[in-house]
Amino acid sequence: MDFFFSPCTSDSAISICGGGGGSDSLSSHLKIKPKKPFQIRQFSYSDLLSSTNSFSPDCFLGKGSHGAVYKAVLDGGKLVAAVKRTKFTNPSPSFHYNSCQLPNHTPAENEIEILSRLRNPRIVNLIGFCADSKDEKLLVVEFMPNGSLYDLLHSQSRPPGWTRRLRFALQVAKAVRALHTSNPPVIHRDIKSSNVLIDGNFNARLGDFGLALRGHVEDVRVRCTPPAGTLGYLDPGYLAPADLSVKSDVFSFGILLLEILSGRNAIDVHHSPPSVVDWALPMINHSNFDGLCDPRIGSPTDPAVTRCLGVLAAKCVRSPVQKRPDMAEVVECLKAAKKKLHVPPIWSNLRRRERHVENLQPLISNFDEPDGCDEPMRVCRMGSRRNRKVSNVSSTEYRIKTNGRVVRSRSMGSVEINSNVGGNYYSSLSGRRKHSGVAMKIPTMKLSKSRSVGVSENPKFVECNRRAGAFLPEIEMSKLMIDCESKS
Ligand SMILES: Nc1ncnc2c1ncn2[C@@H]1O[C@H](COP(=O)(O)OP(=O)(O)OP(=O)(O)O)[C@@H](O)[C@H]1O
Repeated sequence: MDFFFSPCTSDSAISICGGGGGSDSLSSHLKIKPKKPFQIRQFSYSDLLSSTNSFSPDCFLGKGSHGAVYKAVLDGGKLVAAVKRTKFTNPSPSFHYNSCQLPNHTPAENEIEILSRLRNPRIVNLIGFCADSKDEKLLVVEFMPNGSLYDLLHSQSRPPGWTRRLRFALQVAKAVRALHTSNPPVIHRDIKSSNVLIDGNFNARLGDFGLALRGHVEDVRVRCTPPAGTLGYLDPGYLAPADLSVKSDVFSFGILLLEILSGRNAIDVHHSPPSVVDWALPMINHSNFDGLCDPRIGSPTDPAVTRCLGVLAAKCVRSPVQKRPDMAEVVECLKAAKKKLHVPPIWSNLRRRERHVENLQPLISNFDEPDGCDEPMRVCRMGSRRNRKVSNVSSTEYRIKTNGRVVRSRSMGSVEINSNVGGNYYSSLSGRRKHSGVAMKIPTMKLSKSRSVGVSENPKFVECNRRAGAFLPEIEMSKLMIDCESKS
């Protein structure tokens, strides 16, 4: 297939052509010189075999929905990289066509195509690929030695503190902003904590571009690609190709933000309600921002920080797509919250006593309803989160159902919803993690790889609700604003 590469002077390297304005936009954000080509290397299969010790278990890093990842030591020890290995199961992997008769790339091919046009310090960049492998696709990407954000947030030992959590959130937001502002935009479609990897300097990088789409929403490829994503993070309004926009990523980012705030899985059947959105929105509506915070680390000193993050997350997951903030606004909001985190406690205590949080206004005003809350925000503490039992709040209509059955696995699965001839949708979840346990059988869905819990809905039911306009999580933003005013 055409990877949009053109030959370069070196045998082992290829330069990148195309890229269009995309690299320009990225450059403007990153203040790097525009149009400087970067090189993607071609590795021989034998090189990758020897660098991974023949893909030995010692080099195994993890398994995703589309294959396994191995650590590789290349160039005589000078380059440590990660090799993503995807086996072809389809006899003609490069050329199965979707309804629009476009080549339907495998995730690995798609990742090469997207990443070969991007270079960004906030993403897991492509180093090269293997051109001479027969029945598998091998990608070589930057090695991230500190695991994933999922591992950090959900491991039993030493969960990250607020400074680190906010920094990760901001770094991911910047990565997504860079994707969305490139020309044509890139929509990641699979933003989740397991796709955020931590580099050697403990910076968060967005990885796994297997489902990403590059193009404007009206472009044929975008218009014809069936919905895909990961249950729990997937925008419930994204049910047909035409529903896709950058705001689907904003939704997923909102879920990620709730996960960062609370330390809860996007979906966790050990909690009631299982969905982090269903759990968090009632608390946000009642201004119980302390209740959102991960009990293992408690709340930040300044309650304005939690309030800002909670409101931001709620706005990201709003059902009217156009009312969700764009990623540039998200970045600004997170930057402001991060600054507040570092206000010396004495000032934040004074401020708390004053109870007026005038500086919070710019954080929130960008996302206010049109009739907005122009009054200074007031913050009230809702008591210790540790004493606060999370009750079985009744969830919004957004709750994902499976005709009464909740299905789960230990990890989160990616879902791809493909259109069939009749215009209905069926879904397939594919892949399985290293430690994942429970195989799931859902009507019209098949699950493989997963990271936490998959809860899905019968597509007919979704479609029915969609028509009725009743399936989306509509945060009672007006109530939130009333709360702000009434606590003055
Ligand atoms: N560049 C990398 N450096 C180090 N480890 C990596 C790298 N990429 C992936 N991994 C490890 O391999 C695991 C599998 O990654 P992969 O991207 O294939 O799947 P995933 O993101 O976990 O799931 P999915 O494919 O459903 O998105 C990751 O969880 C991570 O632990």
